[in-house]
Amino acid sequence: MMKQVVIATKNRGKAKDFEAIFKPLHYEVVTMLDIASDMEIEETGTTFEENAILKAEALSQALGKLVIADDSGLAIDALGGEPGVFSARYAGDHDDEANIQKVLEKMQGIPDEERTARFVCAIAISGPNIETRTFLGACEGRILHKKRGTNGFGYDPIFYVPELGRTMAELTPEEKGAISHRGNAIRKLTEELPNVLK
Ligand SMILES: O=c1nc[nH]c2c1ncn2[C@H]1C[C@H](O)[C@@H](COP(=O)(O)OP(=O)(O)OP(=O)(O)O)O1
Ligand SMILES: [Mg+2]
Repeated sequence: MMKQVVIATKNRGKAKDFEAIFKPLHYEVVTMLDIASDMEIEETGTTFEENAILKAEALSQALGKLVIADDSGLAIDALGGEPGVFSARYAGDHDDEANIQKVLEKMQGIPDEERTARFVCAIAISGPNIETRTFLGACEGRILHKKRGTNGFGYDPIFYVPELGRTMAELTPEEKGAISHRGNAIRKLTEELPNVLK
């Protein structure tokens, strides 16, 4: 049987990102969409770390298993760090298209050199016999004036990665995982895993 990793998420786009990162490590990704779709975990924290811990601990306690959670979002310098922890709810409830349009509207007239932003990801790991730990990853980029690309999810079509000359939505899942906030946070977690699990 393939080893499984349980992720406390209901976001299909995130699940695909995790699959691109964990498949080469020979792990099958299982999410709340598969095993706990009725469970609602309120994200009441004020930081990505707090919300990641809330999600990891809630699902871990419900299942009695080791669980990883991801709380993430987009921080735009010209908007004082918005949408930040409110990224999923910026223009309402989990509507990627509406969220993108709200960002583009708020950034009308802001010149290219002031459109700097970063994706941030907090990964939390929690389990019956371990102390909960968090790992942060970030990815620097710029907000475009309109969408480019159809891969990925969320704000990917308006997030331009200067080093690659493409938006996140123009990358394959594997290319995204190699440079993304999520990939960077997971790499920190996997480096520390022997210490986390001891
Ligand atoms: O790689 C990414 N590419 C594009 N957009 C992204 C990314 N990573 C986070 N984001 C945006 C999408 C969502 O609007 C918010 C995450 O909110 P967040 O609460 O962590 O996730 P969620 O509610 O969609 O799923 P869940 O809480 O079940 O894991 O930031
Ligand atoms: Mg959420």
